[in-house]
Amino acid sequence: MSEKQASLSPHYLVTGGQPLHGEVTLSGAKNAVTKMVIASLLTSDTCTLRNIPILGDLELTVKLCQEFGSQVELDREKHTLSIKTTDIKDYHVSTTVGGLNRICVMTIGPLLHRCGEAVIPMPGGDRIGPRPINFHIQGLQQMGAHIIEKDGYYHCRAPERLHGATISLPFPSVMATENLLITASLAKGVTIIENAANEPEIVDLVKMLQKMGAIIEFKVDRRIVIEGVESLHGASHTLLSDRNEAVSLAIATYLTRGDVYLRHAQQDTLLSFLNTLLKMHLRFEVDDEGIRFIGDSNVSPAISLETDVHPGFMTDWQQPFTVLLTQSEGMSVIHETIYEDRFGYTSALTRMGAHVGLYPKCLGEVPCRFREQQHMHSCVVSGPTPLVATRLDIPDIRAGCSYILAALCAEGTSEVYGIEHIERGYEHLDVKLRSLGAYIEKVS
Ligand SMILES: CC(=O)N[C@H]1[C@@H](OP(=O)(O)OP(=O)(O)OC[C@H]2O[C@@H](n3ccc(=O)[nH]c3=O)[C@H](O)[C@@H]2O)O[C@H](CO)[C@@H](O)[C@@H]1O
Ligand SMILES: C=C(OP(=O)(O)O)C(=O)O
Repeated sequence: MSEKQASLSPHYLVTGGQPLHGEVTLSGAKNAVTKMVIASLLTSDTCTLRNIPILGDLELTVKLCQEFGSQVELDREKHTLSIKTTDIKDYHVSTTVGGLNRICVMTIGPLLHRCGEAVIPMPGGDRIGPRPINFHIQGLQQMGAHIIEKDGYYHCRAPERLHGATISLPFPSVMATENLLITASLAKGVTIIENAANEPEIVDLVKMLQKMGAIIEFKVDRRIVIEGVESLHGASHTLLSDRNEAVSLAIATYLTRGDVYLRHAQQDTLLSFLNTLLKMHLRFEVDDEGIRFIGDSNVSPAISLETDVHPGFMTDWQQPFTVLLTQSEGMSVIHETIYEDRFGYTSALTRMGAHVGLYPKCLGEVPCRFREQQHMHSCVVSGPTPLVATRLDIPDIRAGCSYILAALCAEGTSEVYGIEHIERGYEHLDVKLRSLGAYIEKVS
């Protein structure tokens, strides 16, 4: 696409310098809602989800389920969704729906349980590293699934009911853990997932599965034990709030020296983020309903941080945090240990005036799979540096949000393109920021 054609596509105009003030209610978690919709495919009863975020990934997941034959009622005003899948009418996932994000990988288990077959395309999603799905495939194979890869599709079959297995994940992958949990809930016998992930969104999914009748226990040492049951039933569940949205809006508040209350921000899901704020002398106040972020501190000191699996500092917070570190005093170091290629967006920050250097060496202590490889997975940021507005082309969801944050504290008006990345994972981010006083306009 030429620059001229691109400039006709929807974009945001963001003018920096306006302090954010007021209150926003957080949406439900993007990273939980899609998996819960998929989990509902395990039963022919109705499942109801409340506090759902209205965003692109949810709309795609709904379409996906409708292709299978689900009846879905989505109330966008009330943020509720009811889904009933009496029968699976089609077990093929089209590339147009399934190839756009990674969610269709999660449908293999439910489809195999309900009709013995599944055909899904290679997953899409953010290009932040190769993101293979080998843990998913190997785990499902251990449970008795026959899976072959052909012409861009995975062809999956379960000649007999899937059975329990002891599955040891090479790394605590979030979606592989969720995929195996969902599948094991209806498998014959006991499944043990070793080295499982335990993110809050996973615990929320387990809460929903338990309401449906699944027997899932978290053990010490990252083990999850699932006793498969014969059938699951309908349930109703209210989603936890989105901690990525919380972090982005909190950082926007600090960057603009504002004062914002985030209703439904949950301290227990944000502990490592809040600890990092304390280390940077940034103020916040927690109460029973949410968290107030107060951007009245002097310039905060530089820090070093490493992304890690939960309960560590989340990789999805790295990008907004990098923008914050461009405004901190001194040299900050970030070691990204989850994705090998998640710093590409920093070149745009450099164009805006940030001082950012990328390095292949592990600049941290967390044992990292990328040691002695050539991945640019460590980053040094020197600040503070004033930022100036520019044209920005969003490469992926969290990078996109960090561009908006950078534009909010830059001098002048930035044009931000590629906003479909934002809209797939944030509910009305522009509207929420505007309600807090930001100058952000969507040009359609
Ligand atoms: C929709 C959703 O919930 N997305 C989140 C989820 O992504 P997602 O679940 O895709 O991320 P994973 O936890 O699976 O990935 C972690 C690491 O494991 C590797 N890996 C994963 C699976 C596999 O089969 N083989 C393999 O090698 C990945 O390439 C990556 O290096 O967790 C990530 C890590 O917290 C977050 O950044 C994403 O926002
Ligand atoms: C990488 C992300 O999303 P996905 O896993 O859906 O690509 C994200 O939410 O930051």
